[in-house]
Amino acid sequence: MTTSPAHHTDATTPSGHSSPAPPSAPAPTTGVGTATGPGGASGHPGRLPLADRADVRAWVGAFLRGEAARLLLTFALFAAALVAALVGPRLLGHLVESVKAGTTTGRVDLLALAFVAILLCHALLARAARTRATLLGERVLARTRENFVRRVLRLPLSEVESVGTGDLLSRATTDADRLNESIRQAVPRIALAAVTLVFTFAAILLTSPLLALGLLAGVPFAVLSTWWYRPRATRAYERLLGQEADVLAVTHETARGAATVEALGLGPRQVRRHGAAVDQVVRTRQRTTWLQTIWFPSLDLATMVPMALTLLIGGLAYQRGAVGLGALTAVVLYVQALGEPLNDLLTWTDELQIGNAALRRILGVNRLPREEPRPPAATEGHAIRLEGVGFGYGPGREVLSGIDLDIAAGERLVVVGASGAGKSTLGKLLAGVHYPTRGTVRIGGVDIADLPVGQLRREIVLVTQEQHVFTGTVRDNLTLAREEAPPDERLWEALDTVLLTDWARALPDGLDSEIGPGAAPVSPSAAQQLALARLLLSDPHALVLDEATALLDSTASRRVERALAALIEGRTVISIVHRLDSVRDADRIAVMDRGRIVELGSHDQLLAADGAYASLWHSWQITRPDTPRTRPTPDPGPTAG
Ligand SMILES: Nc1ncnc2c1ncn2[C@@H]1O[C@H](COP(=O)(O)OP(=O)(O)OP(=O)(O)O)[C@@H](O)[C@H]1O
Repeated sequence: MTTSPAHHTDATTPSGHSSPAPPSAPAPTTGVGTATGPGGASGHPGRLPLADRADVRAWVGAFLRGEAARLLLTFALFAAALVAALVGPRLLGHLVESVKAGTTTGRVDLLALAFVAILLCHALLARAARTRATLLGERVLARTRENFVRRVLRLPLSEVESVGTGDLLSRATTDADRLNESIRQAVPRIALAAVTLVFTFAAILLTSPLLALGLLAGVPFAVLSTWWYRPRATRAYERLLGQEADVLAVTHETARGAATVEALGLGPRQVRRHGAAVDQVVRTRQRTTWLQTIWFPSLDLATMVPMALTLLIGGLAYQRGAVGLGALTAVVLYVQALGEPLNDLLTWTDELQIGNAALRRILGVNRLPREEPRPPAATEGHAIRLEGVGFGYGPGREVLSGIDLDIAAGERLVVVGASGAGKSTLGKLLAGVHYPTRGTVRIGGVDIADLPVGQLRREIVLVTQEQHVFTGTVRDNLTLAREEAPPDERLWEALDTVLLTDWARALPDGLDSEIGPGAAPVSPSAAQQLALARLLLSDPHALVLDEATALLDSTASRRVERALAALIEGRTVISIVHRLDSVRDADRIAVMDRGRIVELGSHDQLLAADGAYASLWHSWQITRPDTPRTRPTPDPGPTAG
């Protein structure tokens, strides 16, 4: 995979400080959606990188620095709640001592009242502390999510294509949820449990240093088992999250490419792939459960043994008069109180490990190159020139080689060739989705790798058969590609050109009607037409049409083709086609075979040459449908479907 020289990696922190680069749009292919077809890039699933420990440490450091005041306040509230909780047993101890010594009922009442007041105090402080911790967690998480989305939007499209969307999706959804769980729940619970344990131990130490000794017996069990468990669990959890991403990737790919899956009968294959991905998850889950079956009992021993020892020592010491009944009562209550925080510590430390693995995945996108803003370049005209272009999706195998091609401004070029010949790849190189591994693609004399994204998008846009309706109003959907919103008349004009006026007028609020997922549904052809209207408004000089109507039924595709015919007026058009029924209208036809352009010329010239094109043409004459479609002229546009 290649990336532009203007790409580099950055770091994002939970405080929202990322490297100072203005957000730039992704690669210029969004005219009618991205170029990843069903089973395309995701058919070669890759994984995004993981952040390393240093990245996670930097993130945690930035979190601690950025939220120091809020953190301190939260911990102070937790500590105050704890002190209140620890005073309770001491008061009960006093009560027992006083009753034994024969105190007045007034004093017993007073102590009981103080006990209730302390309990109330504890409840209020604990509630305030938890609320603070939750708010803090939500703040950090919201910023981390925002940074993630901002960062992903600045990935070169070729990167997104090469990993597929499953891995990205799972990082943005399931991994973010896991991190959320960790920050909101695990961090405060662990902090609370750890502080409770320290305070309780200190209280036991203050009450009776002798009885505190017994508790130390648990330390070796806890340290040894955790030392064994941690690295194994970390690895297993990282594997688990990656495998869960694979499951999501297959699900996503199947849902996105549902039409292709159905058309080609790929259902059983997708079910098998999904099953295999789920099996991996199950196996890793079994592994993590097995690790827990060793760790948890060891930790139970680490808590039970010292508790039993303390009670034993306590009983003996009381018999010998080394501790009083009050101190023994308090210590028994303290030891009992150790159970819950210890349990919390175990469970939530494990949850924190999952959060850590999720964080490494979320921060991993920072390791990828990003689109850097480039200075505007002075182009001369809009001619396109490919010189010695070669390209491979991975090392070792070139899918395009030795391509030299000049496309004049305003020319209509049709690209034909067998499946896998490299037509779509050529289209992506022309539109700057990928950069050539060898040679150059120039527009107006400037290498497209040197053109800023905005400028490149005004020069050339790739139009594929996929389209996307963004959740929002019709106006939002039309003006996405524009920095300044054009006046309403321009929007209506564009809708008129793509034959969508009636559709838009039928919506309840015209241009302000909400459409897209969850709002008014948009048919595939209307979505395509809407995308074409967006393109009209962004007004690029050249269009690469890659089978733009292939997935639509014939009535819908005719409407889209008419809209396309209006769109291509006055622009340079490179059409990638399978059906040859309108190729003769093109200025020139390029025939591709195994990554090369083997013939180039007008329909008549190529027929006269009697080569690859002539035989394609003759076989098309035999196999084409009896009733060729009516189409507006001139329209060398996508004719498939
Ligand atoms: N994302 C990708 N990763 C790896 N290889 C790819 C990718 N996309 C395409 N290829 C390979 O590159 C070669 C050219 O594919 P391309 O899609 O450009 O051909 P095409 O002529 O457009 O085919 P079709 O008419 O079937 O769409 C094929 O061998 C294909 O398997």
